[in-house]
Amino acid sequence: MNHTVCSGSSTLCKLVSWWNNDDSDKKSTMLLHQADWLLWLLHGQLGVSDYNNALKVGYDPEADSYPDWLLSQPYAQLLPMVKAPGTSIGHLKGDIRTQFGFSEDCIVCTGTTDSIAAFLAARATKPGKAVTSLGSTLAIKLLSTTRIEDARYGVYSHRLDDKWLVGGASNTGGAVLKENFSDEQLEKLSEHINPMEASPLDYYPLKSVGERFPVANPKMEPRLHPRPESDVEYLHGILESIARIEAKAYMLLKDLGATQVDEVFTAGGGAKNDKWTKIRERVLGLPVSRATQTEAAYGAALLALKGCQ
Ligand SMILES: Nc1ncnc2c1ncn2[C@@H]1O[C@H](COP(=O)(O)OP(=O)(O)O)[C@@H](O)[C@H]1O
Ligand SMILES: O=C(CO)[C@H](O)[C@H](O)COP(=O)(O)O
Repeated sequence: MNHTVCSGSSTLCKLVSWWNNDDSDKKSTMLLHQADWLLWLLHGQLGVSDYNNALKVGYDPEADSYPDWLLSQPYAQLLPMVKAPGTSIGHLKGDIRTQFGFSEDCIVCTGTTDSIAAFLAARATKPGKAVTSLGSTLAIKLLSTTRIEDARYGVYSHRLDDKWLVGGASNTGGAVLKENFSDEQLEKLSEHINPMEASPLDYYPLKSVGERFPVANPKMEPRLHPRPESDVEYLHGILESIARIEAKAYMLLKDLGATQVDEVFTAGGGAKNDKWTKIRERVLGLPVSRATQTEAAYGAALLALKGCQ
């Protein structure tokens, strides 16, 4: 099987593992993604999700239903009802409304995943536009007219209305930087990097063993040696190596048949590093810029606005 749920980190794998290993009474349980749980606290209706969060439990966003093979499983009764992202669920619970001073007509809408929210925040609407989220991990979302799924490389497609957000999430990213440098050091050291010069250091920066995308290999070892004496050179090597992984990821999406990327916007904590942006521009061979809004929360708010209209 070459299905997105085959990844060891998928919601379905976690659900099956819990179903098989947990002895608690399962009659009164319900599967909630983190976002579903948070929204439940606000609207009080159990078991409502959206088709972006539900993708990795096996929901088919194209057919807009759970596939039969999933519905025939013993744990199928735990699966949440699925709506389109940005759909009104109901009114805000009275106690929350009073506590935080919201108006009586305040409604709660279904959400989406963090990196899709970051894509929405960038307001990129044309196929070929992409958003790389450089947070603790590196997540890529490319707007494509074709849907691509390939679990061998950790590639999957989220539905965005009538198009697809093709991509995946690599375990490389800011968490590795954070292990080695403080935010202040990142800023200071980056000032001394010449982004036009390619670093000869060839790393695979991971916080621990295992990679998901652009290759799915739970046994991949981090590679962060040799460490040069100069911290500037070391940081340059890490930033350049992460950029190479990003370039490999976009190349892979092209090879698998996604709409060709023509511009990359950046969200997340790494978006503020202009030197890194320039390194990435050189390595990717594409225009790369900071998204106007780099916070995923802004995209989530846009979705809620859509749900209110
Ligand atoms: N100047 C910088 N250059 C590169 N990365 C940075 C810089 N400042 C912060 N970061 C990285 O940004 C990450 C935090 O970004 P954020 O989007 O808040 O992550 P997340 O929400 O995924 O945890 C940290 O891991 C940190 O290493
Ligand atoms: O690494 C992540 C969180 O730790 C990514 O943000 C996440 O895996 C991406 O998921 P999706 O593509 O479903 O939005």
